[in-house]
Amino acid sequence: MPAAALLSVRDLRVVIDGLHILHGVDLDVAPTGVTALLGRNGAGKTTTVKAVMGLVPRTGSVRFAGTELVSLPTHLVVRQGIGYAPEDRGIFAGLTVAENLRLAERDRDAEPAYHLVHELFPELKQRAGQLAGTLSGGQQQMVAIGRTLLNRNRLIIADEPTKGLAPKIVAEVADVLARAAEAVPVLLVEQNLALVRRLAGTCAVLADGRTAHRGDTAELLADEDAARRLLGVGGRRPGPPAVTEEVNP
Ligand SMILES: Nc1ncnc2c1ncn2[C@@H]1O[C@H](COP(=O)(O)OP(=O)(O)OP(=O)(O)O)[C@@H](O)[C@H]1O
Repeated sequence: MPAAALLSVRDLRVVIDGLHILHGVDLDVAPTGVTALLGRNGAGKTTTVKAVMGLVPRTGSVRFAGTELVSLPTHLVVRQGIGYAPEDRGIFAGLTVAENLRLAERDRDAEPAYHLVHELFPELKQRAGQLAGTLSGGQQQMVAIGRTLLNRNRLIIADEPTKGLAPKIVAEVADVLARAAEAVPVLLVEQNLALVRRLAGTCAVLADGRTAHRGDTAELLADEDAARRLLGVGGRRPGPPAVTEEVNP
């Protein structure tokens, strides 16, 4: 039997300006490793993670480690121990790397885990004094993920961390996510299926604001019909990953 989910989302609904954007999302995030949230462009992935974080009005149930979050404001969701690396990375371009990290320090009663951040991302130590706006996309992503590791988070949510990055950098970010997931479970929104295949044991697939599929990632990606129907791509048998393989819009 699979271990109890760390985060359990049920019948999550979001209405913005009268528009029904989510109509019933169900999602379980495993207590270890990486869980992927998949779907074509516009399926509702970013809205789902924003709803979990309390950044958009939502109804339904969002249970995290036994606590119901659905009526909590964002700062209290964050205090439950959820670190969020948003799609736009949320970096302060005019501040240095060190200042960006310092701003993320949250816990008053625990030392920020700079040793972990610097062990995973030695570059952030070397570039501590560099303005974040002058970092490469991959380095900015390291700052975004590094910030989530600084506090004693129990879950990291990363929204399309490899978007817009060159294949070599995608591979680096994938390594970083794999290492981060050894310390803290990760909910990963991602379009790069090679990366998803490598990292995520389980997944949920959204379509038109609803959950269309939940289950084992390798099984889904090996099932050509299901992968085509849900993600718009041909499934592939296990083999060397094609780094550029992406979900079709
Ligand atoms: N604030 C908003 N106002 C109106 N429509 C919105 C708003 N936010 C999202 N939407 C719409 O809701 C749908 C889901 O958007 P969302 O960003 O969650 O999709 P996504 O799966 O993350 O897409 P992508 O892979 O392209 O990032 C889209 O059609 C989007 O245009």
